[in-house]
Amino acid sequence: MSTTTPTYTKGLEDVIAGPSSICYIDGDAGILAYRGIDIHELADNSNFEEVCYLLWFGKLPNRTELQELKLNMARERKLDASVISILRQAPKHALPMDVLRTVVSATALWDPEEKNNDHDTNVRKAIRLTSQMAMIVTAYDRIRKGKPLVEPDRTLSHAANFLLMLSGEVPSKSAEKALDIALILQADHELNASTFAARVVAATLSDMHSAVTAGIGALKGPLHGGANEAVFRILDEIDKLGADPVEYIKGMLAQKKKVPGFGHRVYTTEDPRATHLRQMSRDLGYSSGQIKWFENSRAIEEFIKSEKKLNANVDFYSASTYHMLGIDVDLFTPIFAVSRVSGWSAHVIEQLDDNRLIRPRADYVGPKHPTAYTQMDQRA
Ligand SMILES: CC(=O)SCCNC(=O)CCNC(=O)[C@H](O)C(C)(C)COP(=O)(O)OP(=O)(O)OC[C@H]1O[C@@H](n2cnc3c(N)ncnc32)[C@H](O)[C@@H]1OP(=O)(O)O
Ligand SMILES: O=C([O-])CC(=O)C(=O)O
Repeated sequence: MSTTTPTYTKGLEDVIAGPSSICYIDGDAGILAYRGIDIHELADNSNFEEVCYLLWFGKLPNRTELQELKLNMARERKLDASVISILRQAPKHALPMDVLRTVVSATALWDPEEKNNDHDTNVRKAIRLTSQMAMIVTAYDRIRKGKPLVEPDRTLSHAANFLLMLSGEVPSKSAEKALDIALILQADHELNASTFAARVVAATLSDMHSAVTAGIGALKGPLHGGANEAVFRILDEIDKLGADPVEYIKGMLAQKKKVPGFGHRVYTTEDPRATHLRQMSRDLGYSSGQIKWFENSRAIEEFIKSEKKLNANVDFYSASTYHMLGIDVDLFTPIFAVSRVSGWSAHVIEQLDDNRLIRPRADYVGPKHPTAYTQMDQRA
């Protein structure tokens, strides 16, 4: 046991919880890099499958390695009939994020390597889960809408196949590109709450599915990935009411409400992912004839920046971007998970490569010890 003086920071702010070589963030300079490669370079040049390789194997793949990973990911575009049957039994009003959490957990029961937890098996599980989570989200959306399931197309990219399985139509190149970039941007972010949750689970020598299930549960919350849905619900209400976006947000602040999509524990300057998503929202706004979503978002961003000195985070412009791609609002956070599973699984693998149980201490503030046990008939 450590003999150093215990310190406590609420929310573990700025606490270093362990080494990691996956993701670099300089929150004051607005820098994010996966395995040392700047997110702007990845967004401009890479694709989601290549980023998966980078996260899981620690380097950019050569042509053959990338081709092999793409083939392996495409081959894993399949769900056991029992998993489909669970999806069909879910209530049609269930939140897709809850269905995803439940079904990812269930998927472990039919995983051919369920009981193995070694490095190579976990890489295969990372590939399998990344492919399957895209299928679970799209299949549940079709089922709840009473539509037939769409067969995966194993020749398409991860992003294009996702959009195909959701809508039944092969997407345009621009829609595929937009989703692909969004998936790259959301893939990893160091020890964010969901990744930390996943690592805590992995560190008990539990399994990949349990860790990813924990990650999904943590991502769901509106202080984390759930914020992208909350952002769009506000944009939508402003639109339906015909309200002035700045006046609406002033009203929220007057009620001491936090505005979803703003603020960040690590970035004190612009979130570099928001730079790309802002541009994508603007571009999609013009190309789809729905520029109002971008314009209202921009007005809110400028107001919050001047009034509260807060920057938009990754969730703010992903809301309008996903809406203009024709995606339902309650799929926004599941899509974040479809991307983030790549990062969660990379962190699980890294954790297990040099594992130690994660078990912090609490700063005890309860009744002093010893406090006498009061018999029932003597209690107030
Ligand atoms: C993928 C992601 O997870 S990105 C984050 C997604 N979450 C959101 O967008 C939800 C809205 N944002 C927030 O709640 C926060 O900024 C968080 C959760 C992201 C970061 O939280 P923390 O680092 O704990 O910051 P904390 O909540 O203590 O905020 C610090 C101060 O800024 C204010 N603040 C922070 N974010 C916001 C916001 N979005 N709207 C209004 N005020 C805010 C707080 O009220 C607080 O003010 P105070 O010191 O006067 O009380
Ligand atoms: O890092 C965080 O705390 C939240 C975040 O932006 C992410 O998970 O992408």
